Amino acid sequence: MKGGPTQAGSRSTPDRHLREERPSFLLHGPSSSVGLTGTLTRFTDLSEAEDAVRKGAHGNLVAGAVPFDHGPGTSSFFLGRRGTGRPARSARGARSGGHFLPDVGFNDAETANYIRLVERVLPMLRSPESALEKIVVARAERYFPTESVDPTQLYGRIVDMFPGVHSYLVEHLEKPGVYTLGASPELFMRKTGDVVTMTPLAGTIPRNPLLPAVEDEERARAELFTAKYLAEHRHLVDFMLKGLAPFCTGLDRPDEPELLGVPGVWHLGTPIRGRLVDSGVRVADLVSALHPSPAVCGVPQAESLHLITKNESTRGYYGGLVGWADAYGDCAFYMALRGLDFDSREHGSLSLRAGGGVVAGSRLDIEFAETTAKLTTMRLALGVEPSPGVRPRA
Ligand SMILES: C=C(O[C@H]1C=CC=C(C(=O)O)[C@@H]1O)C(=O)O
Repeated sequence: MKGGPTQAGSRSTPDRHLREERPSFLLHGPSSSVGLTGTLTRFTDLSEAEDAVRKGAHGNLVAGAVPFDHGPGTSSFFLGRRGTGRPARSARGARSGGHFLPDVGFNDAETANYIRLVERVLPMLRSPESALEKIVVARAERYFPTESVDPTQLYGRIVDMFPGVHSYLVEHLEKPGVYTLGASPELFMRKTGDVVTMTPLAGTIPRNPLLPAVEDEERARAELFTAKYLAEHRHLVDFMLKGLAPFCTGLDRPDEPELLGVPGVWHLGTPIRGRLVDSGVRVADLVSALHPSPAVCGVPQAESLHLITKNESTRGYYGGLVGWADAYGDCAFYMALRGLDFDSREHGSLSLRAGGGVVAGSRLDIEFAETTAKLTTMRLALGVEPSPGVRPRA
């Protein structure tokens, strides 16, 4: 489906009644809780959705997702009236813990591909002849449940299990019946009036649940505030500051990143605050300037994007953005990470995906363990344990 709005109510498929009861967008966390009510109008471009909400036509909020590799007509946005993103009572039956999926098939055919790509980029990152400085390589694993999955219930479970981050659910416009869900640790951008804030994250180590919390935090601090992780983080902060500069009169950030604990992992994060030259700047223009950032792509952007799109299976909304924009030009977008794609058309298959920034000082086995720790967020949400498959040697 390319361009142009359509009314959600005009869709006619055999399970139309059932699907219309399912929300198309939900976001819930400590600083945003957003859902949509009323008849929804759909847009496959953020800029068209933004124009419509600013004109006040049919609603006061657009919410949806921009994919990792965002060309024209590739986004999924819905215009409606602002509601809450808190899961409905009926979706809170499947509480945290235990097995959400009682029986599940597993496939990690992409692991070998991930290993090949990391092994291919490491010499490039270390060579003075190559311009490549950082690239985020990702891998997917798929689960095939034997019982039907209700995405709204799964969302309710994610919200319950990860209250400290922003849980999300977005229906894909180009593939009705497919949803992206997850628990995002990363604020891509919030705009309130003439102030823009963000906390880009890069540099990760898995938490060690066997250590007392204080000791684990000390260990994380000692490991992450070292040359390799600081370099990986600096690439991202430099990119964001450069991208924001033309839009801002002033930019503030601390000299050093902060240590942030999120489900399963520790990250380096830098809070950035900018004062906008023009508070009416289009959200779509900010997104075009800043996405895909080196949190999900790499440095240089074009070369990394090329390597990723040629060598990985299509990322879709993984590594994209989920969020909302309103009639006043305010917005909040989170990175679509620690998530999965649920495809109700393919007997309810679930594809989890996670990646990590690879730089000259990276090691394959450590990168692999980082992606495993990131995948664990959604494995826990599903209550699944993958069977051992291809693994890199240390
Ligand atoms: C690409 C992912 O995480 C990004 C966000 C935080 C830290 C990252 C890192 O240390 O590599 C990644 O840039 C992912 O979760 O799949």
